[in-house]
Amino acid sequence: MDLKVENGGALGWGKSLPVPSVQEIVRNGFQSIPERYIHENKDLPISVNLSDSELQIPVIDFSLLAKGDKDELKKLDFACKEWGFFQMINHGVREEVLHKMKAAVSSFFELPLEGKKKYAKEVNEIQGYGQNFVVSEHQKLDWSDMIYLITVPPQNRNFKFWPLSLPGFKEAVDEYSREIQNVAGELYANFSVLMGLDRDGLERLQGELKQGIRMNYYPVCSRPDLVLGISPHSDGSTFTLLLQDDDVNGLEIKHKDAWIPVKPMPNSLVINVGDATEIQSNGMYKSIEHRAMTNEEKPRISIATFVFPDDEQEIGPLDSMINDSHRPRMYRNIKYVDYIREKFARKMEGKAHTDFVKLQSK
Ligand SMILES: O=C(O)CCC(=O)C(=O)O
Ligand SMILES: [Fe+2]
Repeated sequence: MDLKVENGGALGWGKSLPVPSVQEIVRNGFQSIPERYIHENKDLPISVNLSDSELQIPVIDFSLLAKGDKDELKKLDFACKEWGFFQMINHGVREEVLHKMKAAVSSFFELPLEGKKKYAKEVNEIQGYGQNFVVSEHQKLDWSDMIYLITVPPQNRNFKFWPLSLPGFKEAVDEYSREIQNVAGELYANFSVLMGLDRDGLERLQGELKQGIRMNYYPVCSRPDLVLGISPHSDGSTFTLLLQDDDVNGLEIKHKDAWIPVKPMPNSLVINVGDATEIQSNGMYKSIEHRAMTNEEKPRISIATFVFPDDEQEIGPLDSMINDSHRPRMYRNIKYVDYIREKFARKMEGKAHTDFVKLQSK
């Protein structure tokens, strides 16, 4: 198979070219949006009425799932088949932990540039402050900065990239990471049942989920119509749990060929199916394209927790999800690290990443 990557050949696993901080560009002021950030072919934002409940992602009550409620499990199945995204309420992560996490991320981005640069990504590292997925000097850039940290298992943490001198940061991430992992574990068990296994089936097959947290900062933008906070992409995870500002919109998901804004619900988590689940479910559950928009008035913070299998695990459609007569195998098996390596060698671009493991293109 031809895995051609624009200028990416010279860049190895996790390599991303250094780019300026957008927060700094905004802080210094500018006459017009720099060329590299103007997305000419961006789909126009679709205007949908946010009060239209038809166009809101489903809401799942975690406390019911955790009690083994069959109707809620059916709702989860529907949400993941039809939308690939849902809001999770009553998830059990304490409000105080959510607030502390948001405050910690906010205080990191408030540091002066030199302070943040101490934790800068290195060229061949996916962790740290900067931006990932930049594989060419010509590639359009996103209107955001981020810091990515591996958090679980704890022995995989690389504290070189953690702002340990920032008061409360490590404690906030520790607590948040632990509580969110409990939510992820329960969801994993529910997905396991939905995919025809017992509650522990996925964990037995694939081991415990790993975790990484990507903290995104979207500065304000005087021309939100020209830029993208994050380009359309799907996540490489098993699933992603997103914590976002309660009062700033930004996330949009592709649903039936339209971009639908996801309105934040205070203290809930937005959860989406990742590529690994799409592959394992043999396409039953979709890892949906999503993007982030910016606005003129308020910077936005979002915190995306990715949970994913171990690098050495092979991922592929589960036997229980393949049926030769009506659901033939749609994806080949691939070692997870090879999948992610391929993903990081490309710019974020829609569904290109799952397409490359598809057996037949539709
Ligand atoms: O900021 C958002 O709403 C989306 C973030 C996201 O998609 C990501 O970090 O993968
Ligand atoms: Fe994402």
